[in-house]
Amino acid sequence: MAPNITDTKAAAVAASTRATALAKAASLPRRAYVTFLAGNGDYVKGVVGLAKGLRKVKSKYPLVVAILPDVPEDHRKILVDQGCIVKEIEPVYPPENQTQFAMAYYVINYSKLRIWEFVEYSKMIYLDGDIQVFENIDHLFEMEDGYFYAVMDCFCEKTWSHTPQYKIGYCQQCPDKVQWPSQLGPRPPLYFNAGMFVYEPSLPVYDVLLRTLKVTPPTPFAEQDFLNMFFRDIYKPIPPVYNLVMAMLWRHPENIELEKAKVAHYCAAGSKPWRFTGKEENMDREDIKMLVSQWWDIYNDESLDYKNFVASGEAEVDGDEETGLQPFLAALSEAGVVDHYINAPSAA
Ligand SMILES: O=c1ccn([C@@H]2O[C@H](COP(=O)(O)OP(=O)(O)O)[C@@H](O)[C@H]2O)c(=O)[nH]1
Ligand SMILES: OC[C@H]1O[C@H](O[C@@H]2[C@@H](O)[C@H](O)[C@@H](O)[C@H](O)[C@@H]2O)[C@H](O)[C@@H](O)[C@H]1O
Ligand SMILES: [Mn+2]
Repeated sequence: MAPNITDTKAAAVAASTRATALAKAASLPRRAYVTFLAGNGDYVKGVVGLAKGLRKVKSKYPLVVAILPDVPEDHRKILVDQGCIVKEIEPVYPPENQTQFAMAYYVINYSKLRIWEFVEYSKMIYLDGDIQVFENIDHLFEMEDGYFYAVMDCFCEKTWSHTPQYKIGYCQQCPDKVQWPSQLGPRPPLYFNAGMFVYEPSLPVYDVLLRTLKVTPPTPFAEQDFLNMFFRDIYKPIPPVYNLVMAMLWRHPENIELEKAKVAHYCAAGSKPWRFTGKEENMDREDIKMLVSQWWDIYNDESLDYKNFVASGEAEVDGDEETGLQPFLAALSEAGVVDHYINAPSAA
């Protein structure tokens, strides 16, 4: 029996709708948050907390987790079950037998550089696994392309004791407190904390990054020093509310409005919430204990678990971006299913 006009018309409309959706999806500025996970230790808790925090603030974009091969299968499953897009990367090592110049703990962080290879995304916001997002920061994706956005770091902690600025008590957070002596040459350029930054993945940049690394001796803060050198000319500081480096609370309280902080970075020694004892220096502070407690409130909130969040209908899909469905779509597209599914002629 010849299909009637109505069936043919409906099929044509459905096919063109799907084609439009696919074209729209393909043309959408692909954006995502990205973090980095190495080892089989407890940093996976940090990443789960981050995934739940981004959901709590109703971010429109998924969280990609760049994992090293040593991340165990059960941790990978935890991340997928939390709606993360898990991508395995190969480690990046600085030049052979020179790693003693970087603080051993940080050498693994050179592997973060692999995220420049994620060119299926046009723009990404990198967040350390020891970061929590307390207010929506999706608007940072709208910032002008072509720059590297990050928050300025502080040089006052003991971890900086190897540097001339620490030795003379200079910090970029209060540049007039101690004048930079001309005999030390030009004042150091603005220096960012590499626990959070807005960047654009790019294969050409990725290629130059890795080639440059091969001829760059490691330094104490490893990839953070390297990124500061590499992006020095396009680095644009953004306000500290986007990356509250914990030490700022006691080193430069005059530069901080804690109640306005949108992003907290638990980078001070002893401040990692999932292993917090409160015994290390400054960890008995009320503001630190409050921030740690806020991290645990999110981590323990079962309504923010991916399965419950989607089931509750919270993961709405709006005109421009799928929220919550992107990980599903991304997984399907990686499996080559979405294209088939959307392109397949309608059975109707
Ligand atoms: O054993 C480790 C050490 C580091 N990281 C990742 O590397 C980031 C940078 O390390 P960390 O945050 O400890 O450095 P800090 O900001 O405290 O200097 C972490 O946030 C994690 O995302 C990890 O996954 N496992
Ligand atoms: O590998 C170097 C790391 O350097 C940075 O951490 C430092 C920095 O914040 C110092 O200013 C603090 O004094 C220190 O405690 C803290 O570890 C980044 O947060 C981290 O992601 C990573 O790039
Ligand atoms: Mn960190």
